[in-house]
Amino acid sequence: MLTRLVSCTDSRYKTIALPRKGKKMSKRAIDDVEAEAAAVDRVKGKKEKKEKKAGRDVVENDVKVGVDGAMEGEAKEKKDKKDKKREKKLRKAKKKIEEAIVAGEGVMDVDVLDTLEAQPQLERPSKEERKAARKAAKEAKKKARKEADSKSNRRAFSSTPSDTPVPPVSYSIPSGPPAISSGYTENSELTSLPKPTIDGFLTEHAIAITDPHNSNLRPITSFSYLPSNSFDFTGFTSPTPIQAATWPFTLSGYDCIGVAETGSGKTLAFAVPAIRHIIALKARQRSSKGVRALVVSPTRELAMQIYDSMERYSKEARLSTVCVYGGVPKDEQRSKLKKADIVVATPGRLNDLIDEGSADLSNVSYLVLDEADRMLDKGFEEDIKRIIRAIPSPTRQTLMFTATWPQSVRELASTFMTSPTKITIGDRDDLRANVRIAQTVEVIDQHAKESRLVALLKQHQSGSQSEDKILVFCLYKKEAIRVENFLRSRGLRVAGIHGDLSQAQRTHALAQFKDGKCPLLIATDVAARGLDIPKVKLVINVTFPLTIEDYVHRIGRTGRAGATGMAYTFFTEHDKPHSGALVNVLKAARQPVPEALLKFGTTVKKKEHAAYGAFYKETDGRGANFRDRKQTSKKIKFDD
Ligand SMILES: Nc1ncnc2c1ncn2[C@@H]1O[C@H](COP(=O)(O)OP(=O)(O)OP(=O)(O)O)[C@@H](O)[C@H]1O
Repeated sequence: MLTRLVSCTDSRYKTIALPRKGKKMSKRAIDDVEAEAAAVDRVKGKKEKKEKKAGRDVVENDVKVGVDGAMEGEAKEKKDKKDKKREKKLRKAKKKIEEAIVAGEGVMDVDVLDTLEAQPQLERPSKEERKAARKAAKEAKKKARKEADSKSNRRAFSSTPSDTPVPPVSYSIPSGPPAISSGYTENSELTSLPKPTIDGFLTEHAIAITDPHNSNLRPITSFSYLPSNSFDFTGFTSPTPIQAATWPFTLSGYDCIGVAETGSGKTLAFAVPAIRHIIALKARQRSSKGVRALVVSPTRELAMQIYDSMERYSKEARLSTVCVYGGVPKDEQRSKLKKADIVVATPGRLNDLIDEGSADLSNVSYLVLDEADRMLDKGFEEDIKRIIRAIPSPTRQTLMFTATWPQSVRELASTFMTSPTKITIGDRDDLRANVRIAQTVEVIDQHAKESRLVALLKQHQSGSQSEDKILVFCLYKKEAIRVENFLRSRGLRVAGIHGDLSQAQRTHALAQFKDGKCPLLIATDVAARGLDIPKVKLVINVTFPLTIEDYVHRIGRTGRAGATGMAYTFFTEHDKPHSGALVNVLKAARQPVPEALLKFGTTVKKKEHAAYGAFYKETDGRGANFRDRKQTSKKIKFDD
């Protein structure tokens, strides 16, 4: 029996039986085969027409959108038209939501959701996905109402994991266009500034704004341009570039990716709009209870630090904030969660509390992933997906902030966001370290590390410098313990922070270092990201980290908020695979590149996301391209 391949509606091929060579086929059989083939072709024709119309023809898209996203001629014109149309629809939808909220409806109606689903053609979910999303939104709304009704009659969040199913909203379906704006209107003084002044600010700080909404929002270059400025910014003269550039977009309710150097004020960049977001919600909604904003951070210490900043500003606005992190008892966190407006959390503990029913994220409409690239890499990816599944709001505003934004996580990030505005300070598409940090790389023998470390400490922490803070990074916990004990045995005042210590010991060590009671801290990468420790003079990398991004974050513990800093890095034969990337980082920051380092080679291995591989296609946040998915090895996850 031979077969004839006939293209079928689902783009695969269907086989139709044909007789063997030489054997005659009855007229009826031939007619049947032809009829079936014609029917299949007809359906296929219709399908192709439909797909073309919907702009979902993958091949066509590949032609239209080149590898670098460039479009030409007619195709571009068409796309621009489509984009404009979409923008109009999105604006309309947004207005509708705001009207709904003002009217006290709180949760969007399904017909509004329909309008919201006017996604750009390339990202538009399939009919089934839209149906599922509508159903999920309906269910979530129903559930939220039920919960609200019964809340007063029962102990809050006391249910067990089995009776609190995760809301059925898929994280992979974009949650809809701009979320709830906190009513941002540009300050008239800012609007009246001459355009060259604004352009000058953008150029001076190398600010790049990729705005799919073409909203032409001006950076908030002065605190006085913030809408009804109720924050106390004592001690700061003006917003930092990342704050100035992101605020107009985040206050307008857009999803946003903010990439700026270490120590550049990213925390306040997301904290201020978070508070304004909740204030606006409370002003508009009758029922204003429940967690509205969630900030997720990779480490406990960073979560606590973000909490401190958030609390300072949220207190002024009479909002309640809770910090949820592992290594400490849950009771206090559980009870604070009941009345919290803002939650700052590490993923593991937050998921525990979601599972046991103590953390209810059903009202969250403002989500921040701080250190976003870390949160999206393999170690945390699943945790983040679980958290996002617990946030059913179709109007979720999602923000991602980081100093390093490797290609390998951009694809995944786009699946959690809707047409995000991307703002970078400095040319950060390539990895960049803070240029005010003097970096010295010493290629040395593994066995020479300890004596060289002692020599460096003597050089930088003796006499009048004896109280200067030095942060020493090791790669492994055991190594950190060994180095700490070794230095203590040499009579040095030293503290340690790593995952083998209790949370109380970790907190104590960090506090001692911050206060200057103990000027030398030996750490693993638990202290690499985000920690804002005043006046760290020097960072020493005894062992190179696992990734070049971690290197940039580690040295970023010095030279913060406009200050200068210093970093020494020991580089051995074992670290050879990082030489190319390190050379690039040194060159980009105009730092000396030792000959010995160049000898290890200058090629840079393309980084891969453990699930998405290296060959993904970067998108602008309109949807994922999973065609080149590839499995690779797991990355080590540091304890939080
Ligand atoms: N507008 C401002 N003017 C001056 N200093 C500021 C301003 N905003 C924030 N800071 C200070 O800058 C320091 C660094 O801020 P922050 O910790 O938010 O940096 P970051 O960009 O998040 O750093 P990292 O990338 O390491 O996480 C903090 O001490 C903070 O108080």
